[in-house]
Amino acid sequence: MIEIKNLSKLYKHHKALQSVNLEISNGIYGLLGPNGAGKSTLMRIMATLMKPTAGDIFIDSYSINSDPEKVRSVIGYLPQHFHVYPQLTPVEILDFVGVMKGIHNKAERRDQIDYWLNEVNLKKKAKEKLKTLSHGMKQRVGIAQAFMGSPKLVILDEPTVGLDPEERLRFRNMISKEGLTKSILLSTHVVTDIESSCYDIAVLQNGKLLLDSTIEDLKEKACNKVWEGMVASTFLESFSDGTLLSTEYKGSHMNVRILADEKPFYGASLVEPTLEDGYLALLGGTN
Ligand SMILES: Nc1ncnc2c1ncn2[C@@H]1O[C@H](COP(=O)(O)OP(=O)(O)OP(=O)(O)O)[C@@H](O)[C@H]1O
Repeated sequence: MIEIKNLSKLYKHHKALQSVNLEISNGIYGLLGPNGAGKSTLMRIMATLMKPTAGDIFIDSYSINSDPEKVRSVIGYLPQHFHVYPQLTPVEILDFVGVMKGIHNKAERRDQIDYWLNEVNLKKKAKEKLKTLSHGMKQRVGIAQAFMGSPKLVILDEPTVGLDPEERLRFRNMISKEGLTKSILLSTHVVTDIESSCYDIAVLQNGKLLLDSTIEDLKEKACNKVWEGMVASTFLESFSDGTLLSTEYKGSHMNVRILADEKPFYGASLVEPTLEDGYLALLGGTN
């Protein structure tokens, strides 16, 4: 169980986090929010890389303020930008992380390295220098290292950035399995990543917790607000009352989906909202 209590962070005069309270239990917890909402700040504080201005976080009952070393022993962390020594290979990086996580038995470290390289589909690149790997492959090394040492909480800051569709799917399946035995906090801009793997979600905006609920509740925010129908392709020239969610051109006409409180055009019908619709509705349109 992770408890975030009255957490605030001030960067000079900017309030990056404002009295955030949140409880996270086992499973996958999604963290959503627009650019600059405070997601990475919250994750860096959880990973004990930065002190909060006020408040505390308890991870497995250890305080990030008074017991940072104990906290570090029970967490894994993928930062938003995973930069490591380009001369090292994935095996060397995971071995180093394994030692840091207290896996002193060499055979046990090797088993875990094999397991996680297989999980992120990097066995073929195990002994190649990082500088020769693609961005997506490096990101997968970052994901693997976050799971080394059986952490109780894994903090993943934008883990799917740079992953191709196949690897994104593999990642989702992998964390669905891992979420059965540990807590995983995952921040992303890709709302569909959250939809397929998380049940509980939090939304941050301007450093404040806007929502702490479930996927279904977030979808509900756009209930009776998503409209769809065919319009002339000139429709957008005069469109202003609502948020355009998607367009699909069909000759001189197009099919549009619009987020609006009122019916936006004659012939529009209400449709089932997606999670992304709910998220946009919560943020007040396109934010
Ligand atoms: N070191 C810093 N010094 C000053 N301000 C900072 C610093 N780091 C972040 N900020 C500011 O704090 C706010 C929150 O930043 P943070 O990186 O936590 O947001 P985020 O939700 O992770 O955004 P993104 O989705 O763009 O990565 C932003 O307004 C940012 O400009």
